[in-house]
Amino acid sequence: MKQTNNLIHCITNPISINDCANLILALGAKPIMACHPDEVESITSNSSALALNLGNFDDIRAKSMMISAKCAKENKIPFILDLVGVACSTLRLNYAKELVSLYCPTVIKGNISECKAFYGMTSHAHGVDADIQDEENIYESCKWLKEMALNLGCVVVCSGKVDVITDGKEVNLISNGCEMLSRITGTGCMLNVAIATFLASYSPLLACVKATCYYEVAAEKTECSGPGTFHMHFMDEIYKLTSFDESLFKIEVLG
Ligand SMILES: Nc1ncnc2c1ncn2[C@@H]1O[C@H](COP(=O)(O)OP(=O)(O)OP(=O)(O)O)[C@@H](O)[C@H]1O
Ligand SMILES: Cc1ncsc1CCO
Repeated sequence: MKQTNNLIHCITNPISINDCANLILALGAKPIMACHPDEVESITSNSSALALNLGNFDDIRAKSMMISAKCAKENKIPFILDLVGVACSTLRLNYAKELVSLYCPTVIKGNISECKAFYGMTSHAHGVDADIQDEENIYESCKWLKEMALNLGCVVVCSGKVDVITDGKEVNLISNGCEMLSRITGTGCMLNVAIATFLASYSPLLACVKATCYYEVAAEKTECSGPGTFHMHFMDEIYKLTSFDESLFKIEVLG
């Protein structure tokens, strides 16, 4: 990723919005976190990519995300939807299904509980994190995630200890990252905007794989003594990411 000045429009939750904006800046692009329904259409239409996120769902963002998704679709602007909370909220699940059926995003992303809930499978999460009961053999997940991507006609990113990324033809299993990523909130939201930033420069599957690998290698390189210092030093590693050797990427590709 080089300094691009690409504008990345994010409609995302207030819990991690500041981290998301800083992450985009550290990647060399420009964030805009606008969410008023009366301005998002013009902002999306002038952006290079759009990141949508259902976390801390509210009426304003529900309206804006629908407007921006329509605008992105009509203008062929790549966009990603993070399914935050669809496993614990019927409201969000129905909203996500409606948005996807009207304007299928370039990429749909969630943790294992969110992906299962979205695909109509039993899911046990009571909050925004994945529930341990929803974990399964990763190769089992690959089968239905691949089918989900093929049926929807988009790329699916299922995050976790091993991330599954598929366009319905090829499946990439990414085993980079570290446990500390699950000890601070919003690391999934930050990955969402990292992918959006890469979508502005690469084709969808490649953008997802590259963004995820670079993001997780940055996490591996982060020196810390706990979640507080991890949070701070992680952003510094993201800033250095152009110097990372791609031989550090741990990718298994399945047909
Ligand atoms: N145990 C782990 N080991 C390695 N990487 C992990 C682990 N748990 C999560 N990650 C990484 O953390 C990032 C966020 O994934 P996660 O599945 O926790 O997202 P999420 O549930 O949407 O997060 P949030 O809701 O907090 O934003 C991904 O890059 C993922 O690969
Ligand atoms: C904790 C939390 N609650 C709603 S969104 C969010 C950030 C992680 O998705």
